[in-house]
Amino acid sequence: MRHTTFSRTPPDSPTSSSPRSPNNPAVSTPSGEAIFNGNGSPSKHISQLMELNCSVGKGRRKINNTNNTTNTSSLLESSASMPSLSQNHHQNEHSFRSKVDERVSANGGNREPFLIGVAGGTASGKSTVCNLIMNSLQEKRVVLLAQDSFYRPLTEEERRNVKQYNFDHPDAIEWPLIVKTLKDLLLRRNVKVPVYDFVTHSRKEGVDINVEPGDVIIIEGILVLAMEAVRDLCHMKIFVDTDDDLRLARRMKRDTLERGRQVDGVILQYTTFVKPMFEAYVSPSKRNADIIIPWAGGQNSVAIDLIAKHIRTKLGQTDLRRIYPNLVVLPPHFQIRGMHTIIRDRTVSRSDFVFYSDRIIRLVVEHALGYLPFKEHQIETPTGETYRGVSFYSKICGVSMIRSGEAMENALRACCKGIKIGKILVKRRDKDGLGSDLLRRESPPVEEEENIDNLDSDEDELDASKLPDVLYQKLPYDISERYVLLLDPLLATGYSAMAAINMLKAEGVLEERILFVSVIASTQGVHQLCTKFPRMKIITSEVDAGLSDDNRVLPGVGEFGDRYFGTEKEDNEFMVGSPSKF
Ligand SMILES: Nc1ncnc2c1ncn2[C@@H]1O[C@H](COP(=O)(O)OP(=O)(O)O)[C@@H](O)[C@H]1O
Ligand SMILES: Nc1ccn([C@@H]2O[C@H](COP(=O)(O)O)[C@@H](O)[C@H]2O)c(=O)n1
Repeated sequence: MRHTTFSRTPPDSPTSSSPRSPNNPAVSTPSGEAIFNGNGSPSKHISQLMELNCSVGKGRRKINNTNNTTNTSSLLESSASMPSLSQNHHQNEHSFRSKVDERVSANGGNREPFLIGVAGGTASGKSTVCNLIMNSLQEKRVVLLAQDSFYRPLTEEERRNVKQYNFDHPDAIEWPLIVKTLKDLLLRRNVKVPVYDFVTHSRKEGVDINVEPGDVIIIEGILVLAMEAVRDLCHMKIFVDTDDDLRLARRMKRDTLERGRQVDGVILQYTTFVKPMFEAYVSPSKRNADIIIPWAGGQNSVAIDLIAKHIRTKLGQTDLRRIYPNLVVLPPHFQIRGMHTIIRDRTVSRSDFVFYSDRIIRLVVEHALGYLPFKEHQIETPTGETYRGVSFYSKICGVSMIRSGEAMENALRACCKGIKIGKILVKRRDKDGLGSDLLRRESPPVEEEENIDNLDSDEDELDASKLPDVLYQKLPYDISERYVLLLDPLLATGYSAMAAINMLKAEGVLEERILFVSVIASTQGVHQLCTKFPRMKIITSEVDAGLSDDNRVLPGVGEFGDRYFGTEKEDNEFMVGSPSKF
């Protein structure tokens, strides 16, 4: 596809009134044909935009590196030859983020759009990847921008010597305009995007495209991860990685078939500019990516699926946190996602399960400790100087929910030397009131995370007598004076946790002094606890969409305690292989 700026609106969203606003729910193929995602008529706007952006002139091929040498140092940061953007960049970035926060709260919590930067060499498959991501996010409004739309118009002289023009050098692009456009979209403002004419090497006058903001914004282009100013705005950075020979072959095919270019010209441009610039700028920017997608053979649908899920989770979790200020979810980095991928895998060995669970637990426990009150505490350093620091303000203790909560005790001990840890055993009941390994209780159906606004707490008002019984407790004698980290790796229905919290409160612990710490929390459990105990905090590493009929967290991790302590049954459906090996 030749670069196109367009957006896709979910079927129920209002469409733009602008004749140029491409808001039809259409997507485009890599070859630039508009295709349609099942709900009817072809998108005229998309086709129109394709036409505007796809026309590439014939004469512009051979160019050498006599131009494009100014100003780059102020724009780039990627290798030794690329100093950082500017002294003020980080300050500007900070004040921009504050503006976004203000804007988000002024919008009644309407979250900041999710910005993805997609880089990779020429013809690596960036546009193809972007289209696949757009396709996977059918229900979201997605805006796709291309770096190519922001090519700087050539001067008369540059136009006369166009064969010597280096289109792969950063100076060929008007980066300040890209940054402004992205910032405006992040602030949910409409933007105008230039239409680049590949024939005249200039912008088409008076035909800028009006683009409305979206839930997800994608910017793709060879240099987007090489540019610090763009990169720093991105919530997710993707590098499409394709073998050089394959890229040359794809570019050759594309440029000769779609851009009317000659084979010799393509090769000359490639060897003179494209390849050296790739090595200088594009390839080094790979190290800035959160995710690298190998794009040589086939369409790597696993990667696309992972990315789409991650975006959905990110947007969904933001929603939950917006509703419940007492919910804290660890920042959804790929590192956390990667560790969850391991522990949630039913085939993982027990040693890996324990290793990666321990790492996640350590992270959530550390994070939870950050929510304890601190008081000012000055000390003297070995240099004789004063360090104005802090120390814990109040006594703390842990309480683990027997038995899986015990898997979290080591991490707490590792963080807080000598910490007292109490225990609570809650008897789980099945839905008929009979004893069972699992708490089973009818619960309202759980919607997708995006629809959690629909959950109505009154509908599910819980009768305290239905809570499971606390069978055993052993708590520090002075627990009422302490902050309590209540440890349970899985929050499912929330009823066991509620029984434990009620018990702690009955022992005199103030609700605002309880921090419920888990590895995974279900939306349902979050809803229950956050509603019933609004002054308590929940700290978790991921929120899962729901519960099965028998109240297992979905997609979940199975029976955490059994997997951690190696006590799963032979035929346990959540574990295959031979755990006894470990
Ligand atoms: N996985 C793939 N297998 C084969 N051809 C592909 C694949 N991905 C992309 N292409 C083709 O390679 C060319 C370049 O892809 P495109 O997505 O436009 O790359 P970019 O946006 O990085 O320049 C297009 O002709 C496209 O059809
Ligand atoms: N007038 C132009 C502008 C750009 N190019 C080439 O496009 C490449 C970037 O686009 P991809 O889709 O391939 O990433 C870049 O390598 C430029 O050489 C051009 O040929 N003419």
